[in-house]
Amino acid sequence: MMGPHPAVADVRRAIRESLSDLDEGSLVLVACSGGADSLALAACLGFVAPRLGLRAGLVTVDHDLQPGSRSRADDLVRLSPSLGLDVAEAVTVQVGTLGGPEAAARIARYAALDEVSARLGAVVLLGHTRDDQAETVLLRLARGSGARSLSGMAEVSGVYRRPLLGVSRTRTEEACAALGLIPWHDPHNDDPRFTRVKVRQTLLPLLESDLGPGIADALARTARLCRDDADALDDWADRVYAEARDLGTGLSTALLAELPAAVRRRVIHRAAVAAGSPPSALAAVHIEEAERLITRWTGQKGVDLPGGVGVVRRYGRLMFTSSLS
Ligand SMILES: Nc1ncnc2c1ncn2[C@@H]1O[C@H](COP(=O)(O)OP(=O)(O)OP(=O)(O)O)[C@@H](O)[C@H]1O
Repeated sequence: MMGPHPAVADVRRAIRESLSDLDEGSLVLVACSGGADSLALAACLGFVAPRLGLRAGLVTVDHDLQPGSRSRADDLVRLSPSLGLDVAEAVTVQVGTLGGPEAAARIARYAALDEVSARLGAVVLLGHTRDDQAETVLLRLARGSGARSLSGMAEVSGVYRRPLLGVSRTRTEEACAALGLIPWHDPHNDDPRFTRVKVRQTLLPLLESDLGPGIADALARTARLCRDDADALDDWADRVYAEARDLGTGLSTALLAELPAAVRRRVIHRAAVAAGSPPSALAAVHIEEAERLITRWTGQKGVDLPGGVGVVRRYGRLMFTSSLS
């Protein structure tokens, strides 16, 4: 008997590896846009899940922004039984305007996926590929990021899993073709006004031809290595912070001065968040400014951080104050 097409075999293997820790009978849903990545994921999950004793389905979110989006969602729901999926939901969401249309659509989409996952007690699979990971790493590199940020998208994050981070986008297109599935082509993916599209269409091909093939693979590997480094440094900082906190208010400047810079900045970050700085607003420049109270101390006055948090150095301690409490 002929085996599956190699691209189909790759996607199935990636799913098996990603789900091997789940209990029998668990429900796994693919967040499916109809694009090649998540369609290949859905079809291959339908094959793999029963063999792992898992239940499988898909959920598709209609952002109601383009004509025909609801019927595309309905088509996916109709298709799902033939893919071996027992559960299928199409959710239409209201997209706000906060942060621009793309960001607003993403916020609405994840809110809908969170809700379905919580209601059905399901793990949710996302179709991000190795190429998405490579693009993410390049974009973050260009912004001047640390190891955590360069570690890109996580394979597991709460109820979400990304089984395809080691599989190329081309591979998912080949898998769809081999299975006779016609993916939906998102016009946004070709719109050169988006920086990510420029990275995809211009920068990565240029790097690929000038630096040699395998750049996407190399960037995805960088992400994995950075993740391990960031995890180790975070663990270290957690331990230092837990001990330093027990000593009373503020952090000892002598202790902070002795720490390696990577750990010191993480400890300051933890203290700032504990004092009320929102992590999303707290940038590397803020932490570096606070760090200068240790490394470049000339008796300067305090530093203001987002969320109304102030940092001052007093009597051998770095004190974090909140103007809100
Ligand atoms: N309309 C949708 N319905 C369900 N899932 C979706 C939808 N759009 C995207 N997804 C899921 O999200 C994954 C990533 O999609 P895409 O690359 O288009 O997202 P993005 O706009 O870059 O945002 P992010 O990567 O932060 O999710 C897809 O592979 C799919 O699993």
